[in-house]
Amino acid sequence: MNPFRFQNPTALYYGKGQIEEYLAAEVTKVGKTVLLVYGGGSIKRNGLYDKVVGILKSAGVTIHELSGVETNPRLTTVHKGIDICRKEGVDLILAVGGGSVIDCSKAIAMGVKYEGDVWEIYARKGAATGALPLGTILTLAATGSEMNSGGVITNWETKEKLGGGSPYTFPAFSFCDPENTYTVPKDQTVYGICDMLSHCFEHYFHPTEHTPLQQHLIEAVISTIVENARFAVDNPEDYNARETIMYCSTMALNGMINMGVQGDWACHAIEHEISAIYDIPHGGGLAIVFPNWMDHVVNVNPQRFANLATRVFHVDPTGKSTEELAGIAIEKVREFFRSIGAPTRLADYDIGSENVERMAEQAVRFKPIGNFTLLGKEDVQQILKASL
Ligand SMILES: NC(=O)c1ccc[n+]([C@@H]2O[C@H](COP(=O)([O-])OP(=O)(O)OC[C@H]3O[C@@H](n4cnc5c(N)ncnc54)[C@H](O)[C@@H]3O)[C@@H](O)[C@H]2O)c1
Repeated sequence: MNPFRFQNPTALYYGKGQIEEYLAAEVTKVGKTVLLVYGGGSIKRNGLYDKVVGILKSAGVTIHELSGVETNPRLTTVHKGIDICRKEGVDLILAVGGGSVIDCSKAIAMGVKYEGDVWEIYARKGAATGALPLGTILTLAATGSEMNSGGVITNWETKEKLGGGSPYTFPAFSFCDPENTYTVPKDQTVYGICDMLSHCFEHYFHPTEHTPLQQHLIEAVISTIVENARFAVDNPEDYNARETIMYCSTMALNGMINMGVQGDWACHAIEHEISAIYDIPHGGGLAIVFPNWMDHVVNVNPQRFANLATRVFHVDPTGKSTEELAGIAIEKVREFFRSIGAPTRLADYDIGSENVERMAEQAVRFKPIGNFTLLGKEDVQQILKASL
């Protein structure tokens, strides 16, 4: 494995009753002026907004609000949040929502402390110089943003969707109560599952040797997602399924299962180009791209795919070559995405070939992408064409 240093400072509160018991103390430890960030209002409909505001007010906290954060959060909304924080002297940002709300809040937190435009950090033209403290209340299991330092912002003017982050943007605390995900609609539940599974795949496919524990840990998360996903999709109020899926999403991207390996991340780079133009759900795009990426790179290390077939999908290897098992693994992945109702083709979003070249060019504009194997523009084009 590669040498590594692991540090994750986020205090994680999981399960029922934690918000009621510990939120006020976590917030007031930092300060008394809060920017409450949320999305389109689902937290008002399901009662979470009233609960959180009630707790904060009882603790004497002054609340400012930034609502309407978009899915695929936009730079313009980040700018609004930065302005409020500076004007009102905000001590802490409290993000209540899914990955979009949390990512937007991370960008605001960095932007408040940055002298230039925060976009420079995402465009690799500047580095974060600090961040306001950030806490989260997660309402959708998907991104792992509640326990990592990354975030993805869309600049709608330039049609760029870029990931960025810094050691400053780990949430100080995150509350994950599975009951807060009961109202997540079926399609968003599916997209979230696709996203967390994709994070596992990104970690799983890497060129580093001698990483048996990492491989088994990642396989454990993949297996758990595959075994439990349909229960959360079919019955939104199945507490055990929601809890398991939520825990999988956190573990898939909090750095714990991939220490000492550098994952691939080409599919994420490709998907960002698709949603930068078409604004499709991130998880939906990943479900479409991943199996086609797998077809494209399988020969780099067929054994890795064969392991997926036997260890995760329990395929009997008797009489089958490594290459056959690898092919079966990819079909099993396709089958799984199909079984939970995920999209399978870009045509499902009415996306044709019109921007394939542009997306491929953009995906590799900084450098070739991937780490399992490197992809250039031509490779990305082939994967996108196979995804149409
Ligand atoms: N920071 C990271 O590590 C990371 C990783 C992967 C993806 N991302 C980014 O995160 C964003 C996607 O985040 P997401 O998948 O969590 O979805 P999201 O935050 O965009 O939410 C999707 C939809 O679900 C709704 N919703 C959320 N919680 C709800 C609830 N409890 N009840 C009803 N509706 C609810 C939202 O209002 C929204 O309409 C994308 O921009 C993606 O690129 C970030």
